[in-house]
Amino acid sequence: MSDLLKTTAEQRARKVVLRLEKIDRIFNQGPDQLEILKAVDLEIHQGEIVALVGPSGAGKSTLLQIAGLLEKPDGGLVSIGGKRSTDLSDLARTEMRRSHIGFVYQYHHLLPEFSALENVVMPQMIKGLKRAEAEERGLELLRCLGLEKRADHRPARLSGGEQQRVAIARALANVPDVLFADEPTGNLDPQTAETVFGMLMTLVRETGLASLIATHNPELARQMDRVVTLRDGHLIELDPADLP
Ligand SMILES: Nc1ncnc2c1ncn2[C@@H]1O[C@H](COP(=O)(O)OP(=O)(O)OP(=O)(O)O)[C@@H](O)[C@H]1O
Repeated sequence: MSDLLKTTAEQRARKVVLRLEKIDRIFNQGPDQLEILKAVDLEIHQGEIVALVGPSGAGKSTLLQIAGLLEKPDGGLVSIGGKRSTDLSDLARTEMRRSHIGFVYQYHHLLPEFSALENVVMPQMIKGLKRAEAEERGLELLRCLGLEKRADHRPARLSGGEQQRVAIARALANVPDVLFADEPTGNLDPQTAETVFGMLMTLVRETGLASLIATHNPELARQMDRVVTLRDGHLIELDPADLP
């Protein structure tokens, strides 16, 4: 079998982790109705990292919030691991978000009164894991992100890049199936952004996560497996060679 056919067969064999079907989102802005997402379809397979690019206001954050079950669409379906989240009660959606989804934002949103390690272990303890087990995994994640010596530091004593690395560790603490990131390095200087992004990519690849990562940076988008963009509310697949 040719390499191309083999690759296609392998991709088919990998399961679809995230499926968006005909997602619509409309905002009311004064007398106007803003159709931000129009029948958006997207599938992301296990181990696939997809870049979401597009101009400011195109709807990237809106799409991430809907895919990450933080907001409900006006129409369409979100499925994660084959489960239709739109059929779930609010409680079940929260549970699904906690157990299957990791989210990294542009700002770290760490709790200031807790150490780096405590911030990372908290989601696991909420899920019912014993402290010792949660800390073992938390420390391992911090080690992978080069933060083993910062585990006891509070966020205020960490640099911007370190704070964002803690936020990445926190997002991965519950062993999610899918990771969403909204401009995860957008708040960092270019060099720090490159380092932090490199670490994020390594961890995501090693753990075989499906990921959807919004970025304005074409250099970062090119490092992902596929690139999609939003134009007039429609999701379009882009050839990475067409990125500026
Ligand atoms: N809750 C809301 N109510 C009304 N309009 C909204 C709401 N949330 C977002 N919008 C509008 O929807 C559009 C898309 O916003 P969104 O934040 O998804 O874009 P974006 O592509 O992520 O932009 P950026 O790259 O600047 O973060 C914008 O015009 C925004 O003003």
